[in-house]
Amino acid sequence: MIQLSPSILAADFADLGRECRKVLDAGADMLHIDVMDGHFVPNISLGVPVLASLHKALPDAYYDVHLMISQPVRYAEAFVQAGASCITFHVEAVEDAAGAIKAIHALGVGAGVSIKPATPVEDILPILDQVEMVLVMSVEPGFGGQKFMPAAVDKIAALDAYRREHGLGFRISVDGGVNSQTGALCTAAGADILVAGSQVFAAADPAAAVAELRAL
Ligand SMILES: O=C(CO)[C@@H](O)[C@H](O)COP(=O)(O)O
Ligand SMILES: [Fe+2]
Repeated sequence: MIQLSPSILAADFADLGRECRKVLDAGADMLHIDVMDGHFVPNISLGVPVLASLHKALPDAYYDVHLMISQPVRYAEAFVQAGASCITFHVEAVEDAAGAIKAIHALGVGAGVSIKPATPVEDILPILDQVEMVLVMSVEPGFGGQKFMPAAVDKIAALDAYRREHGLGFRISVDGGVNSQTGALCTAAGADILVAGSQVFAAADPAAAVAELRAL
């Protein structure tokens, strides 16, 4: 079953709780929390206090935290304490990916690994038996509202083939420029989770956008 994880980066931060409740009521499966540090990516978004407030307002939601930061292991615990349900780090940000996964698991949450558009799937093959999720970036991380890069579809297909061949259970998520057209390409290639920011929160009718993407 395809799941939808709306990225709150495109939400109105002055009205965050209400906007998130609206997309969850409309059927969104989780909330995607984009954390940027102005170092790993050239932008700053939000941090621990925002997640903590959101978790307080919506304690039953599943929080899919995407860390686009240079020291993910250092900050993982604070995000888990604030309510993160799973933590995804970038393989490009760490020297010891297996160690990062272990550290995240020790906090009692699922671990995801993300790859930027220039990072080949081959770079993460040795750790795929240790993660719950792979997040394929279909835009350069750092900003919402960018155009989908079709090369992500081949990566999704390669990851799907690999997990079938090796009997692995990690889920494949795709993030960046996802709309009903690009999302359909991704689900056909094997994606299980669609992350969508502007397509959901900038839509005239976010509930309708959620329904359209989930129907894929
Ligand atoms: O991680 C990121 C960007 O770095 C994403 O989660 C974006 O926030 C998705 O936004 P859209 O491309 O769907 O507008
Ligand atoms: Fe993201």
